[in-house]
Amino acid sequence: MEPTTIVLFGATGDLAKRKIYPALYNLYVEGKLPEPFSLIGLGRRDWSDGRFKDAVAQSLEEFSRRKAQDAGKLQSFLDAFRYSVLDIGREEDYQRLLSLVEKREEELRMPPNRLFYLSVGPEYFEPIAANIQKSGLGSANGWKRLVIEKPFGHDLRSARELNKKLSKSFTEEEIFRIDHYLGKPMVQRLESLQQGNPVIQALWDNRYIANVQITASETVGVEERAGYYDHVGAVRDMFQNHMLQLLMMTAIHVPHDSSAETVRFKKKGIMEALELVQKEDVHASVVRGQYAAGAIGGKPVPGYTSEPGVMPGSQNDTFIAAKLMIDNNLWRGVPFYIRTGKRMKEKSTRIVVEFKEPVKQALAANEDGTSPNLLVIEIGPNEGFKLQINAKEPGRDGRFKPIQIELQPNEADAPEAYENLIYDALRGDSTFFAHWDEVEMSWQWVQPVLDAFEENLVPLYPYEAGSYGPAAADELLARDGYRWWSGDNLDAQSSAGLDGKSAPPSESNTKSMENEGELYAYHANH
Ligand SMILES: NC(=O)C1=CN([C@@H]2O[C@H](COP(=O)(O)OP(=O)(O)OC[C@H]3O[C@@H](n4cnc5c(N)ncnc54)[C@H](OP(=O)(O)O)[C@@H]3O)[C@@H](O)[C@H]2O)C=CC1
Ligand SMILES: O=C1O[C@H](COP(=O)(O)O)[C@@H](O)[C@H](O)[C@H]1O
Repeated sequence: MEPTTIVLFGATGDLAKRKIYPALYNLYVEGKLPEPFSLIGLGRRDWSDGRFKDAVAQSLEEFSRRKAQDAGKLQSFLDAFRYSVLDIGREEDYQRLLSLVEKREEELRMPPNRLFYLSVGPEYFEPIAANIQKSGLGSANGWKRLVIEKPFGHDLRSARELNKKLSKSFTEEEIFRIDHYLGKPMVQRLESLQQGNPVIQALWDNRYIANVQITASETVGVEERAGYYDHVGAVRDMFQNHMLQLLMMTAIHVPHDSSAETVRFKKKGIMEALELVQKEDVHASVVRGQYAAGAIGGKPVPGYTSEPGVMPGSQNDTFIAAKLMIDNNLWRGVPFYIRTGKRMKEKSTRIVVEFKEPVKQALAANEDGTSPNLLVIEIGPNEGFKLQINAKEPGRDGRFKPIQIELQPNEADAPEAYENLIYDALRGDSTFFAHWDEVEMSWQWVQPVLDAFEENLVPLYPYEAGSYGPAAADELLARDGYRWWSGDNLDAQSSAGLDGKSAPPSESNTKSMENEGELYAYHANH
């Protein structure tokens, strides 16, 4: 990896403290930072280098998965940090910044490779990019990269405008748009799941797959972010970016020698084939909801409109479910169901691939008891792959029952999304970043939905906090003969490991499974 200077705008902010410094430290400990590397933190606060280093050390104490126990290591990590006061709109501050960057490059004898990380509000992306160019910071004899946080635009028009402005100072190859879902270890493993397993690759199309379900449910509400969230809703906050990226990553077929360009090309192909919905038809394939009062983990919680900072009578969506169709030879006829929401029953990001059930028709009534074969990809907070198949056990009158096999268990101490993403940006690998084509086409799909919401062409259903969302979202699947797979009907604990041993289910789980009458605990030595 080439020696690099990271110029961090927003160095005094929340994201830097919670995600960026812990990620950098973990990379440092693992020997995955450039040697040498230098970081210049920026903000309006009048901090000294010492005050800045203390804040970084404090953030590691609070947020790093790896506590800084080795004082020597921490000190040498912090040696790379400097701070400069900068007001984004003040041109002279960029000249001071340039002098500091050059001075450090000289001290460390490093080439002027500069990674500008914009951990600031989106209204600042464009002026910063322009000032980097104007000041000469971006025209040194090394490479330059721009890492930007979400949100990338508020709608299709504003996203296009922003991109046009950024492209005056940075080429597409130099822009790294962060979507932290693409940094999640399980999302990064989706490729290798296909590449390493011809069995899965062979099944990955409309001949064998009945539907795909992508869920990101959260138990938290709007928290302290009403000022932002009440203007964006679940559709902009999660659906336009993270959820559509998960759809693309699931639907692409990646060859063995996949490069960033191949992945980008394949993802673009999926978005081009995604059937667009007219504003007037949105109500037929999209469900929007807003949480009402309820209970999370047994504790009562208020409804969305009673949350601090939310506009009285707000019609903002805190839940969205949608059915999307990909019109190409591989996926024609396979619905992709997506849902995401706040204040739902479980915190879980999960992809469930439901396979077709030809076996069902061939079974005599006394043999049935089958459930569809499922491939469950747990993205977070648990991680792993599970396969649900049907098996017969002695003593069940010849009936089948579904069992779940854990293919890859939760990995302790897995890197966090930001570690993966910062590492890739430092190496110049853009595979797991959102490229402009994808971002633009995501907004193109979402725009009629935004318009339909704006004009109230889609009902806003209340759902009880602590539930799986409004009943209308269940009906969306029921119309096609399917149902959502969730924590309630997927038993996380009834998995048999590759060694054939099984984890005994907890009593409560066994009970809920018996009640469900569908999924049973698997006892390998039964
Ligand atoms: N926090 C999070 O968990 C997440 C944040 N993001 C995105 O990351 C970005 C940053 O968010 P977050 O850290 O939460 O925001 P904060 O409000 O906590 O921090 C904003 C940062 O911007 C700096 N800043 C603001 N105005 C100026 C200015 N005029 N000149 C110079 N610096 C300025 C502030 O420095 P100072 O006050 O010293 O001037 C501060 O360091 C946003 O785009 C957000 O959407 C994305 C995902 C998650
Ligand atoms: O980008 C965002 O993501 C989080 C959820 O992320 P996760 O990694 O915990 O699944 C969400 O809470 C937030 O509203 C959104 O801005």
